[in-house]
Amino acid sequence: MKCTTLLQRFESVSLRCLAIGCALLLCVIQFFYLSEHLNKCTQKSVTSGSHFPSLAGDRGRSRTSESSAIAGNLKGQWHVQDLWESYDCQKILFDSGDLPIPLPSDWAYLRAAYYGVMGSSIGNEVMPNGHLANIEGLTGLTALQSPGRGRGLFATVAYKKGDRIKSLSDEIYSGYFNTGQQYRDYLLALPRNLACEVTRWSYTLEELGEPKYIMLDLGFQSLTNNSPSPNAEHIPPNAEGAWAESGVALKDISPGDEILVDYTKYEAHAWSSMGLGKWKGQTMGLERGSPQNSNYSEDLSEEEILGDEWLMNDLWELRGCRNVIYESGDLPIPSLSDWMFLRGAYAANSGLSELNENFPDAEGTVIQYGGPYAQFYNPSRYRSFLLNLPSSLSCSVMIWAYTQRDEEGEVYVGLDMGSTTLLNNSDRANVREIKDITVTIRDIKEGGELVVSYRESEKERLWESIGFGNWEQIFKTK
Ligand SMILES: C[S@@+](CC[C@H](N)C(=O)[O-])C[C@H]1O[C@@H](n2cnc3c(N)ncnc32)[C@H](O)[C@@H]1O
Repeated sequence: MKCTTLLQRFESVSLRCLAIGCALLLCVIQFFYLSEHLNKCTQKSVTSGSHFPSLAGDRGRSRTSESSAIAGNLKGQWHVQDLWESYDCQKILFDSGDLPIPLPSDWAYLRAAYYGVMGSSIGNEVMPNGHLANIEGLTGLTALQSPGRGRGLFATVAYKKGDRIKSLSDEIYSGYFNTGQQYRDYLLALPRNLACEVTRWSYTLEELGEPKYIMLDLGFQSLTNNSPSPNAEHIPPNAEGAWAESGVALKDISPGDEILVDYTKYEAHAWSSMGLGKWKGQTMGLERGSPQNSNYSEDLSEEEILGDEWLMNDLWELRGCRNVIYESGDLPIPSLSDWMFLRGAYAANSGLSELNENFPDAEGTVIQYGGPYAQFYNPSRYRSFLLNLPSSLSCSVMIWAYTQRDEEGEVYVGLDMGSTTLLNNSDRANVREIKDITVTIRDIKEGGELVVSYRESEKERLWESIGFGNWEQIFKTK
């Protein structure tokens, strides 16, 4: 071969090698870049959503390795109580604060696991008259925390006595188990927290053409709470197709009311005869003083639950105020009738026929007559005032009220029962409140927000000294 040809070949081979080298390098860089991002994506899909595992995150595994390990202790014909103890369900369900509201995807997970365990055999897959309707979510209802009862279902529209509550009937996905063993298999197929939830969402029936079943609503309907004086009826299916009658309002129900049914109407207490031991399913913990249910709110009044010396935070928790004040979007601006309501309640509470209307002299421009203010020198009076207010108003009052000393140094709880109570706090206050009038201490432009210094109006945080606990600190950090 000629030298020139050799040189040409050499040049073209080196060029090709260089190109291949670059391509390889690019491949390696892209490989690392993509795998890094893929990793982030998979982490996201496992952890997003609620505390239940997402179906995508757990695909291919019937339960988490943690619950598999613990489930290893459950051998043979174990009882529901055995699972409850080895999974530490008491702690998961009752001792760890509010449980999250399950997402539609959580119910989908439960349904998928149900199909997985029960297969598609007729009778287990769909309800007799096809009520495994393909509808996600709820209509006319919503799921919220229900203080003292866990999560519950609440009406978002009004129902008249006798109306059908669509989401309690048509939109139900129900699973049922003919034998105790099927139920055991299902529980073992679930992650630990979900298995615990299912043990208290399930109930037994003696209907459906067969003597005994374990039922589980695989949807939001499982969140319906119990009451001996229910406002709705949730008749489970029977052989005659009682679905049509289920989900009926027994009383007029207003938006915001919790939907409550009487569990005892359908629970057949057949757990033991199905080989699952003594168990109560949904009716668990509904007795007074039961360890699962120290807050049982059925026949205990709020006064009984709280006792006499309750702290501000106790009522805040009991009435679900965190949700009312901080988690339900903008609160409405109170109207004059709301202030009049408060004033009426205060007058009734203090036995006053007339409220204080004395306006002290003040420097500055009087820009607002805040209207009467309340003073509670007696802590029990303030407690009974709050207890007698409607739930959401009491939550607002709790964050509006302040503690102060009068001229004689005596501590009282103060409450402005007019729009000045909406004044926000600032270190650069432009108004000051003197008794029930508000005066300017700086020029305020049109449209400017009036702000006051709370430090000045509440010089000392006195809640603790009058037996209400470290209240300021608590609600502000919530
Ligand atoms: C079918 S579940 C209802 C949904 C449940 N609240 C939740 O958060 O999962 C049944 C359980 O709810 C609770 N429950 C139902 N009604 C109640 C009530 N009136 N007072 C207190 N707890 C109640 C009990 O713990 C019961 O075992």
